[in-house]
Amino acid sequence: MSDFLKAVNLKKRYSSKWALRGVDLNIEKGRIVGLLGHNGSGKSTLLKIIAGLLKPTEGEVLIDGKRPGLATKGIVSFMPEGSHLYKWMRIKDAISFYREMFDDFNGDKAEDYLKLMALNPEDKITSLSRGMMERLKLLLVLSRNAEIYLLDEPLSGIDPLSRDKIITGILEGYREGESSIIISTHMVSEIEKIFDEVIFLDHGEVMMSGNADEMRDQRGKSIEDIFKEVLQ
Ligand SMILES: Nc1ncnc2c1ncn2[C@@H]1O[C@H](COP(=O)(O)OP(=O)(O)OP(=O)(O)O)[C@@H](O)[C@H]1O
Repeated sequence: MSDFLKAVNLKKRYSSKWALRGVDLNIEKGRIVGLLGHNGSGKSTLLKIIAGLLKPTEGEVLIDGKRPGLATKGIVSFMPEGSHLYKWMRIKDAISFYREMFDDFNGDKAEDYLKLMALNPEDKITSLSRGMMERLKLLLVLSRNAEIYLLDEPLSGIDPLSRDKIITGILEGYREGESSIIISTHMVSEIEKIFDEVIFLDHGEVMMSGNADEMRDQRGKSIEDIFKEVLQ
């Protein structure tokens, strides 16, 4: 299968600081990829470049042969870290907002996610707990029929109940063979079972990458233990 997402010698500098120092990536369609690294390793920067929100300083990203930007807006669905929703909204307003914004937004999928994520459309955004907020963000992003989903730290600060709902939600939203998902996290043990591939990022460089099952077999360890070993 050919690479759907490709990054070649990707570098990003913020004033004098290099956040990415030459990242190469090859991701096929239909894979769930764990982008693993400690705080500040460059995960968000990499996802924002793929989403077309940041320009690389050097190198390039190609998604289905296209550079990130307007041409890929309908292919890429990005869930940023933190909140990006207006405070005046109720959950139903956020859903309408996404429906207006994205042609590929699937209202039926959003209805299913409301139930799965145990969210009430009448609830105000400002009344949501952190876990509920993350579940709403996931609902919005996964309700699009995109070809690549970028989830930045979806498990950060989430209690075990919400965590399970989020992992189930990711698996439900994943269209096998048709879409890819990249999930950045440093909470590896909770989610490693769903990864097909993993990429270990450290100080803006890929320290190791490959098929998750092969890595476990070769090293006789969980991805979490390999993470601890590789990214001391
Ligand atoms: N807008 C910015 N201006 C200056 N430096 C930045 C900016 N954004 C990120 N950085 C720096 O770039 C490096 C990579 O940051 P990035 O947010 O990509 O890492 P991360 O792995 O996503 O971290 P976290 O897990 O904490 O979200 C860090 O050293 C960070 O301080």
